[in-house]
Amino acid sequence: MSGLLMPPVTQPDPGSGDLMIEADAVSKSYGTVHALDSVSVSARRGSVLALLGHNGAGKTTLVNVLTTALPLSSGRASVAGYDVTRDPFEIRRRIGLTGQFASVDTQLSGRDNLVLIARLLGAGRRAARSRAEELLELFELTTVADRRASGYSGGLRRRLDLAVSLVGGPQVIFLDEPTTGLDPSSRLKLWEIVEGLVEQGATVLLTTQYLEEADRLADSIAVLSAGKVVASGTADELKATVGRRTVTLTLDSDDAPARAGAALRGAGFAPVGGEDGTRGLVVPIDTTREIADVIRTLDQVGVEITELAFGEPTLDDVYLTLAEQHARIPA
Ligand SMILES: Nc1ncnc2c1ncn2[C@@H]1O[C@H](COP(=O)(O)OP(=O)(O)OP(=O)(O)O)[C@@H](O)[C@H]1O
Repeated sequence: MSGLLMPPVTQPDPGSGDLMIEADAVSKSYGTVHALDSVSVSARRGSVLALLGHNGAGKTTLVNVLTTALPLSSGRASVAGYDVTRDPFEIRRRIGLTGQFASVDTQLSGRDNLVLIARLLGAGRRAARSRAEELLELFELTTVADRRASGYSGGLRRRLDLAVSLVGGPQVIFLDEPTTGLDPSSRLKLWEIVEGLVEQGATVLLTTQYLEEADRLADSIAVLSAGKVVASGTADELKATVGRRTVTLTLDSDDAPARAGAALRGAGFAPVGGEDGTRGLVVPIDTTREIADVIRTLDQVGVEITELAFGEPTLDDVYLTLAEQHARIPA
């Protein structure tokens, strides 16, 4: 992926420091609909910020405000060190945007799409062709480069769309639900491309409905619901706020869960299960060190463990917990 962001059309603004995306108490209303309600998020250079939320949560509205397509109603936001209200043109020169509605002209070939955008950005004929070639190669689109984009699969079209958004060497890349509707292998390919971009120093804001995507790509996650940030942090921090770790045990006889349960309760644990005749028990724990305490406790009462599994909370658990608190987040 070397050279993907080169040659950059723009250099970072010297005053931008390390924060490439910053929204501070941003609100946006459409009449009586509060699409964004005092949203604050930020992303450092070379990091991925994921906005996670269901349909209508406000993700696209925030992307539109940050990419200067929509004016904010109140608050303050900056991208690459420039204020969205005062310096929209400086921001537009420094960003790439891949939306849910692809910006690809499907009547043109992949190559012509790239050349066209490079020419629109001011490149000469030769430079535009060479930039197109570079991107076609890097996105593995060379073999389909001369086919009309209307004949591309969903995965190819997304890749072309992303390639088009990178023609100008943007410092900040906005990806609005980049993998919605893609098959697993196309999704994986796109994730690898995004990781390559970040390695080269790009800052990425990604909106997604997929927890797995946020978990894999994001350095920090903001969960949006009804226009508000209802949780934020790293994937691990979010998981830690809700989920407890668990040890799931399978025991060697039908009466073992009852004996094991009593012993574990005596040792201060709160095991679940075992009452319905199954040989399984789930024991919530706070630290991995407690796994040893669980095993020791069972050993002392002579209960044999046939299987033991350690479980970390997932982002799904985060979502489920938030769903209980905020009815509009789907579980
Ligand atoms: N132009 C508009 N006029 C009025 N209401 C709007 C407009 N655009 C968005 N909204 C409303 O603002 C809220 C946030 O919408 P937004 O598109 O930002 O959500 P989203 O999280 O991106 O969802 P999706 O994944 O469906 O795009 C929704 O209630 C939506 O109906």
